[in-house]
Amino acid sequence: QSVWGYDSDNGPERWHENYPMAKGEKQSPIEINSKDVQHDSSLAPWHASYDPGAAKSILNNGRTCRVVFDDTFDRSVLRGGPLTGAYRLRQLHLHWGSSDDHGSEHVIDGVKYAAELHMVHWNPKHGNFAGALKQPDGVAVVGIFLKVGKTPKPEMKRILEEIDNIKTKGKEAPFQHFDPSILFPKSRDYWTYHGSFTTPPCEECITWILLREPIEVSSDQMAKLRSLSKNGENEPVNPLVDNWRPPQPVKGRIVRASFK
Ligand SMILES: COc1ccc(N2C[C@H](O)c3cc(S(N)(=O)=O)sc3S2(=O)=O)cc1
Ligand SMILES: [Zn+2]
Repeated sequence: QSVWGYDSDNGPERWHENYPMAKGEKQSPIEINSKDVQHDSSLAPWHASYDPGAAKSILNNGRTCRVVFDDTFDRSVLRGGPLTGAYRLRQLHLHWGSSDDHGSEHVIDGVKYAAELHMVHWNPKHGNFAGALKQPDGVAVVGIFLKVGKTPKPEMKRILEEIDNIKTKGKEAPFQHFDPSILFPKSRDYWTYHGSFTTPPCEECITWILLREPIEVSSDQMAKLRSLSKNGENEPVNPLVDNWRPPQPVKGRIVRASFK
């Protein structure tokens, strides 16, 4: 029984065989069409207050590059926007393509970005992360689109500088004194809708907060991300690229916008 992944034999079209939620009614990602979006003037602004000291390490798990944070207390939290209460930052990771013209999971008016960064938070009112997974308001993910451009955002450098230390699956390196809010674009405008993890087990416990303004990265920075490998050390090289799930059926869900 092959573990899930993004290849033809274990990719998104087959996840439902072991993870039935993958065929659920509220799956992510989705395609967002501005014409179907509803502006909601009651949507509050969102606020992140992150403690740089909460950053712990960066790792390659063979499916993405992930930075993990100490979430044992309300140390780095996200509040406001569509959320009630403070959600604890647990980890951030990325999805990217094999070339600059695709790689994001959510697609905006037909536009696929080169990559999509996810900041994963969970609601401590449900006791622990495992408990939060079972609740519709258990998890909140902030999604930031990465666009290839001429004036790359210097703040991405810190993550990309670590890539050389986590080239292969299972590699982990210390990653401290890092405040991920430096990655946010200028605008706080966002779309929000209710969905799921974009990977197995695909639980439908996520309030998605997708930032409208992409951040810029250089083509070289994207190449750096693509230099990661799915394979472990001393195994045949298998480039870690195209670790994105395609858009799923919207099934009548409403996507709200904080902006007109
Ligand atoms: C047992 O259930 C679990 C549920 C989730 C997880 N995680 C790993 C997942 O790959 C995953 C995918 C996320 S995404 N692309 O933002 O929708 S967030 C996230 S996770 O770090 O929470 C672990 C166990
Ligand atoms: Zn993700």
